[in-house]
Amino acid sequence: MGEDPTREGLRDTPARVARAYEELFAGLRTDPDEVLDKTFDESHEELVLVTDIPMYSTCEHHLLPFHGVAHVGYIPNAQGQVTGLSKLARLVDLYARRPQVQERLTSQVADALVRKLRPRGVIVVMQAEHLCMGMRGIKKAGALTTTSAVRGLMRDSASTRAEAIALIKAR
Ligand SMILES: Nc1nc2c(ncn2[C@@H]2O[C@H](COP(=O)(O)OP(=O)(O)OP(=O)(O)O)[C@@H](O)[C@H]2O)c(=O)[nH]1
Ligand SMILES: [Zn+2]
Repeated sequence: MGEDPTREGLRDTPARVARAYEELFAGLRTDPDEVLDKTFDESHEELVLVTDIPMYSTCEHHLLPFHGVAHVGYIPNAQGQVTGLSKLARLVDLYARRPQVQERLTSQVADALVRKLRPRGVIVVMQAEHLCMGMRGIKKAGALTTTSAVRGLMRDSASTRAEAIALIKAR
């Protein structure tokens, strides 16, 4: 950087950064399956969709933020096994608090839901701005990246997927 690391404003910065990283990467030390341990049977067998979950993550290449929103939906299994709505947001947070790429973050959320809820279908859509593309490098501030992960019925049935996407668009 060419800065003087002993000047007052920077002296405590290494410790501050260490504490900040502990928080930003806390998801590495949390078990995703525990988030979804509590489920209940509500006999609801149709779509549950939480949209616009604020999402802050860190790009593993540059350690710069990427941030935006996540939309997470699933179709419960025949027992109508559901989880608390907040758990979907907790799951996004947990995986976002790791060094990430957006594609992996999106799939990890979808796969955790498949593993724990055994749902008939899952859809996860994320839309984010990557600061490594905005404030440096190619400098395209405002460019948005959209990723999706679909599993089960959401992958196999075009009409089910179209319904979920229409609800995401209509929000
Ligand atoms: N696929 C994917 N790429 C990402 C993500 N976050 C950052 N990147 C990209 O990772 C790439 C790393 O490319 P490198 O060529 O190794 O690094 P760089 O020289 O700093 O690349 P530039 O950003 O093009 O200057 C860049 O193209 C970034 O835009 C992500 O979530 N998914
Ligand atoms: Zn990056």
